[in-house]
Amino acid sequence: MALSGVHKDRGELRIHESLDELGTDLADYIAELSEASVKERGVFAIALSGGSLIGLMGKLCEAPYSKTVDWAKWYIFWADERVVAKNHADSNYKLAKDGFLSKVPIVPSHVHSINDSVSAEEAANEYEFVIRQLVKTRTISVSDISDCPKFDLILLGMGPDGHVASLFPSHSVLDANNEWVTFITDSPKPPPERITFTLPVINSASNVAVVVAGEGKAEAVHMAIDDIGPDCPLVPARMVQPTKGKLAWFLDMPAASKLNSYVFSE
Ligand SMILES: O=C(O)[C@H](O)[C@@H](O)[C@H](O)[C@H](O)COP(=O)(O)O
Repeated sequence: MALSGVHKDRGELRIHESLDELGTDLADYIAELSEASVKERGVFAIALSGGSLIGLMGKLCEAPYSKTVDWAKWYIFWADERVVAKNHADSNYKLAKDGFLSKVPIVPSHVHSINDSVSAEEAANEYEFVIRQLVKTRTISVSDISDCPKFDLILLGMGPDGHVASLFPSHSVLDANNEWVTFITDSPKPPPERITFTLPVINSASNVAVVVAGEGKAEAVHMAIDDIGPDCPLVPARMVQPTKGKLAWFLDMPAASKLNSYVFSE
């Protein structure tokens, strides 16, 4: 790893020389959290996002992880999903299925994708209902300080505008505090209709990892991590602040290139 350390208030930074190295570190990290969670709770509830994240998780499908991870204990969710048919090229479910889920022995009934045959609003409501049932049975843990679900791990990508999941800058979706899952119909990144975990759910997770690669995201990484002062706009990625859980950033060198150099100092 090129650099790693704990930022004073933005979590752990893991900066990598190459995407290959980032992929190995990410696979190690996920495998370790899976092992710890299965040991502690008997299950591992993980939420995925779309985009380049899924490709970067590819090493999990290879040895040693393919053999050592306790896949039967995994429960899969989506931190956000595009409201399109499951076989549509834009579907985050399809992306994860083709690139990851079909390559490891995850139990099909443990894969909780959205209902793709209803409106965005109904899909969000139904998805929240599914999550509520699984919180009742503690397949998904519950926050100690609110009634929010406490996912063992939420994996996020980040856009060049600093969005995470389908929480976009200056969008009213950032204020959705009463729901666990909400919807938007005007996403600036196509397709327009999406469902998304709200900030309270993301910030209730035991672990949140934001996985970001490429120079085009360097400015957003700077805005999300560095001390930028009160006058700068608050990008959604900066609002990812797990209340009790841990935050980790997986970056490549180009994505980290605009971070202040004192980022690791005490
Ligand atoms: O469905 C989506 O669009 C996402 O979940 C979104 O939040 C994504 O993770 C980022 O836009 C980063 O995507 P890239 O890594 O492909 O740039």
